[in-house]
Amino acid sequence: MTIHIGAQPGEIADTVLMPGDPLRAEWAARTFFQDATCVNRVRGMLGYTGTWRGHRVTIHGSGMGMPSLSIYANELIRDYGARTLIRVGSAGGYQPHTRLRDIVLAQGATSVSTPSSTIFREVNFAPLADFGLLSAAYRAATARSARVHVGNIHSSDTFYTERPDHVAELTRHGVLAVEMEAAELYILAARHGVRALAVLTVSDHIVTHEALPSEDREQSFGEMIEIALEAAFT
Ligand SMILES: O=P(O)(O)O[C@H]1O[C@H](CO)[C@@H](O)[C@H]1O
Ligand SMILES: O=c1cc[nH]c(=O)[nH]1
Repeated sequence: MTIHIGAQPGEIADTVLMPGDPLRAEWAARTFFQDATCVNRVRGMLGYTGTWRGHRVTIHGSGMGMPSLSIYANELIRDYGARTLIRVGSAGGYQPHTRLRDIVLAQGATSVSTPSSTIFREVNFAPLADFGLLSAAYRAATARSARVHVGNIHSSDTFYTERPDHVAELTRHGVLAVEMEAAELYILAARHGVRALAVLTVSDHIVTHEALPSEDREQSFGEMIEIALEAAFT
């Protein structure tokens, strides 16, 4: 057990899917895993371990924002030995072609800051996805004819931005969508020599203001979960 995760040693699988929403973790475990067992309830941050097509896998909430994800990812990697971490999250589309329910595979994650900014000082580290996971996820997405985009995303510290100029510049430079965790996940993966990827579903659009309701964000992004599972075990 750690401060934030109540799982016993051995109860977390090598591969961990990480949605921001703990209730998405519960729904996905019940929907896609065989023999799903709840392994964490501390602070309501649900984690489940089960099997998918015979592979042992955990899904564990990260909470919203990089500081929260950093706590869980650090403990999952350092204390429980997780080796593959795949964020399965919602994102706001930036580009005209990133439409609601499209899949975005985050090849890189741009940010203004991350919890690791203080250690990098003047260095602008480029947080990147694991190429093997990224290419496997792309194959899985195209095999099921998903509308999929691969590229740069924005990992933001704010959901309600007061800096529309950031959105404008990032959009102008081809950034696909905004979310709040991937950059720090990729940095932690690099630091600890493990694999990471963010598989996202567009839940709203920053320019058009179209948006899916919270129930859909919790319980309807199954395509993203299956792509993540197929990528992890290919
Ligand atoms: O749907 P999740 O995975 O929580 O991801 C996105 O949704 C939350 C904001 O609503 C942030 O965590 C953002 O990254
Ligand atoms: O961070 C996020 C996630 C989903 N949608 C947004 O607009 N922002």
